[in-house]
Amino acid sequence: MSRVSSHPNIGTGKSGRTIGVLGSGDFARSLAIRLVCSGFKVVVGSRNPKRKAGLFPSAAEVTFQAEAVKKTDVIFVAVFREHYSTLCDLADVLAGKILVDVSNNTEVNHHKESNAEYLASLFPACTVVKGFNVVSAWTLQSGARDGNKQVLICSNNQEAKRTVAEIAQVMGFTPVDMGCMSSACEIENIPLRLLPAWKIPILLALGLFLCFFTYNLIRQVIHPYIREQKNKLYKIPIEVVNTTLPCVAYVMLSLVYLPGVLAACSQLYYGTKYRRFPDWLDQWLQHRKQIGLLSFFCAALHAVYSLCLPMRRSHRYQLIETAVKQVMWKKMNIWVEEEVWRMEIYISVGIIALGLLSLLAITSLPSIANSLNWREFSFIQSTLGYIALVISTLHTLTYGWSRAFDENQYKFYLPPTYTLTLLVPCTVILAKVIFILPCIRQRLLRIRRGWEKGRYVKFVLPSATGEYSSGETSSNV
Ligand SMILES: Cc1cc2nc3c(=O)[nH]c(=O)nc-3n(C[C@H](O)[C@H](O)[C@H](O)COP(=O)(O)OP(=O)(O)OC[C@H]3O[C@@H](n4cnc5c(N)ncnc54)[C@H](O)[C@@H]3O)c2cc1C
Ligand SMILES: NC(=O)C1=CN([C@@H]2O[C@H](COP(=O)(O)OP(=O)(O)OC[C@H]3O[C@@H](n4cnc5c(N)ncnc54)[C@H](OP(=O)(O)O)[C@@H]3O)[C@@H](O)[C@H]2O)C=CC1
Ligand code: HEM
Ligand SMILES: [Cu+2]
Ligand SMILES: [Fe+3]
Repeated sequence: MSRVSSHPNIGTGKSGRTIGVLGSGDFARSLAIRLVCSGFKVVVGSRNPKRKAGLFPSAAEVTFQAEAVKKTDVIFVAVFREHYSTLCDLADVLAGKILVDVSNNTEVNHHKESNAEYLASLFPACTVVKGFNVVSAWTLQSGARDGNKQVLICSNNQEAKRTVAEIAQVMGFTPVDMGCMSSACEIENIPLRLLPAWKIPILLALGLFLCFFTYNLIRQVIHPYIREQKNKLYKIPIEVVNTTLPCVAYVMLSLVYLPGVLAACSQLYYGTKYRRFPDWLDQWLQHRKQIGLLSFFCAALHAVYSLCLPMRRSHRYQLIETAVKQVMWKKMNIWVEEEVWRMEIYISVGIIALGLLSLLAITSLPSIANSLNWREFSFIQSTLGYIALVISTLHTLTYGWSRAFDENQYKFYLPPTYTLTLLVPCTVILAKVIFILPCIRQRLLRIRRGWEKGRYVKFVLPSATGEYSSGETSSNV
């Protein structure tokens, strides 16, 4: 391999080690290539070495399983769990060696015990280490530059774990110690998880989307059909979606800041910060990032949809129709100053809100978040986030204007959609304004520094017996 010579670990001493690989599949091949590139000697054990040798780099030795195992102390078992039992013939030659279990499952908790624990039970004379299953064959081959850099490792034997961690490090990965063998199950489930932190926020977004979509469909499509027999189905792909998306974005944005308000209310009410929040509030606080990013996603789509509103054919027909009517009715001046200003303002304000949200989204990238200190991060996330919420509210209010008071806007007695979205955001903003009032603010700040209602912080001198008198008092300072 051409990269061998440029590898920094060549000649460090560790690299002279011989590593065994059982199996000759995709994973075994990528692993062998990576090991060779990192300066290790590699022996591959296959049931059919003659046929498989051509698939491996020439620096790797491909031989029979038993031959390969004899030449090394560390063996990667790149074979599926189902075939572990076929390796039992090798038990004698494997005795005393380190077996690295790299296997994955196809389903979460498919088997009672983890694959690694199963392997350990088949080879009681070996030391089993779980690891490398979280990197794909592809990542191995392209090196640690692309894809996941972390390799999670666990074992009951510290020595063996350290050996495997060192190998991972020389290969360019970051080993992460996950403790003893009982973690294997958890490690094996990691590659099977699908966006765990996103599940609830995505369901929330879909739920809101569905509710608002149905509401808008009734108002914009079903109402004209029932009342006037007019077919307005063409509105579904853009107009209905573009009334739904901004509502989802706006409500989700307020749901990012609502749990902070509830947390503060709870702290004020109980007069302490040492009381645990209920589980649902804890969960909610932890999902704010994902909820916020989904809100940003919907808002960005809304902006693009809004930009295409005037480029549609239906819009052009409507323009011409209005122009013709104008000519027929000999009406010259249709300019309404108020309408002009309303639109100029709500579009401009919408753009600013989206700009601020983009800033929040950018700072949530780990590399950027890491380059900010705590104060900078919380200024952008908390202060600018609230400003974005206020500006989005202005956008929605200037867009809605007096429509809420116009009888013609009520379809089947259903008010315009924007009025429904205002409730939560306005409550959040109002609560925040109250929390900024000096007296409340002082109290919150005190509570967050550890002050507790009804508990006096007394500094008690040691009594004559040499013990501190306890009781109702506590010292949290
Ligand atoms: C586009 C976008 C991207 C976002 N990206 C991120 C991101 O990368 N990371 C992120 O964290 N948020 C992110 N958010 C969510 C949000 O901006 C932040 O969580 C923000 O700091 C919330 O501000 P806050 O003032 O409401 O809450 P906070 O400043 O967190 O404080 C609110 C109250 O809750 C209490 N509190 C907060 N968390 C806890 C807790 N875990 N346990 C106990 N008490 C608690 C505080 O003491 C305080 O009383 C993002 C939002 C958007 C819209
Ligand atoms: N592919 C990937 O990206 C990843 C794979 N893994 C894990 O690595 C292991 C191997 O996966 P992968 O390389 O993709 O699978 P493959 O099917 O490509 O390779 C499996 C290899 O096992 C060997 N083997 C040994 N005994 C048997 C037997 N009795 N029956 C069939 N084959 C046997 C075969 O080699 P021979 O014929 O030479 O003996 C075969 O090449 C699995 O446990 C998998 O979960 C983990 C992370 C990622
Ligand atoms: C570049 C940025 C933006 C532009 C150009 C824009 C444009 C528009 C337009 C044209 C409308 C009217 C849609 C219609 O006629 O049906 C609208 C409505 C709305 N916008 Fe925006 N917007 C932007 C950003 C945002 C942001 C960031 C939010 C909130 C997070 C938001 C929330 C809303 C809401 C709630 C409505 C009312 C929807 C309704 O009930 O019909 N917008 N916006
Ligand atoms: Cu388990
Ligand atoms: Fe199975």
